[in-house]
Amino acid sequence: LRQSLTQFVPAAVLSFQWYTPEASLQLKEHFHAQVRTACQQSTGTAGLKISKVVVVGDLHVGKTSLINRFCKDNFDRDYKATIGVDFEIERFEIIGMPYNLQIWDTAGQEKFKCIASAYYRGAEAIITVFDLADIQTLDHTKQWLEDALRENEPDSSFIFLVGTKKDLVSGAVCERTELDAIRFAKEMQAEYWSVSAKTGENVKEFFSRVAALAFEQSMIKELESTPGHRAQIGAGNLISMWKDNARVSLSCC
Ligand SMILES: Nc1nc2c(ncn2[C@@H]2O[C@H](COP(=O)(O)OP(=O)(O)OP(=O)(O)O)[C@@H](O)[C@H]2O)c(=O)[nH]1
Ligand SMILES: [Mg+2]
Repeated sequence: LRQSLTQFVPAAVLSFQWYTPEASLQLKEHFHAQVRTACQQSTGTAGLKISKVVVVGDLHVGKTSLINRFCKDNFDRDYKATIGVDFEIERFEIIGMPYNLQIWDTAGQEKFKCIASAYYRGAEAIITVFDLADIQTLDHTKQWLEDALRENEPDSSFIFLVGTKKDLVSGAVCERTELDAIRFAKEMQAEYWSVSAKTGENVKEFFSRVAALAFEQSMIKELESTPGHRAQIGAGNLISMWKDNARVSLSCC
């Protein structure tokens, strides 16, 4: 296993951004008021939050490339199959709070499936990936999701369906495939995105969305488990906090 602590993502996450309203499970634009207030009122540096994300899908669909584009901002044309699993940690700042995503990259090859599936547990987000230029890989996403869900508590993970290699398909083909993909996403209760690891299109935006949703959910869970915190709720101010560059943490929660 390789772990890399990469550079701070410059684009701090201030709000939610979806790919298309038709394919989004939630359309809210800002963090829950309780979360904003909790972030604003926290002080200190302890208690960094980390969420686990697992990426699954057929071999060769571009899982590793997607992660490498995001975490290392590079792209390799040559295919090197992932052996078992691998992971990266990416750091975010979300409404002023430091936040990490631990992104697990799994192998699509059948022979590694039992190794990879041992890492599905405790995923706050499950990303099921298919290749926009190979429609068969979309058909297999339901099975990948089912396998990942089996290892997790019901309703404990955000689910994403991601079409990769957008640069390889023409606009018309992409649109047609996306109609199918959005239908699949609805059935899977997933949010749909399309990306290109080669050009970088939508890659940062997608992972920022994953981070924002996972961050808010983990904050809400934490607030719910500490009822005393509710007494402190007041008016939050998301933007001014960011402008002041206030560094806060979750230590109070
Ligand atoms: N043109 C183009 N090629 C891509 C893109 N993403 C991945 N590829 C290529 O597709 C091939 C497979 O990519 P990987 O990222 O290794 O696929 P994977 O899903 O990790 O495969 P396994 O590890 O075997 O499960 C490589 O040759 C990549 O260069 C993309 O967005 N555009
Ligand atoms: Mg791989």
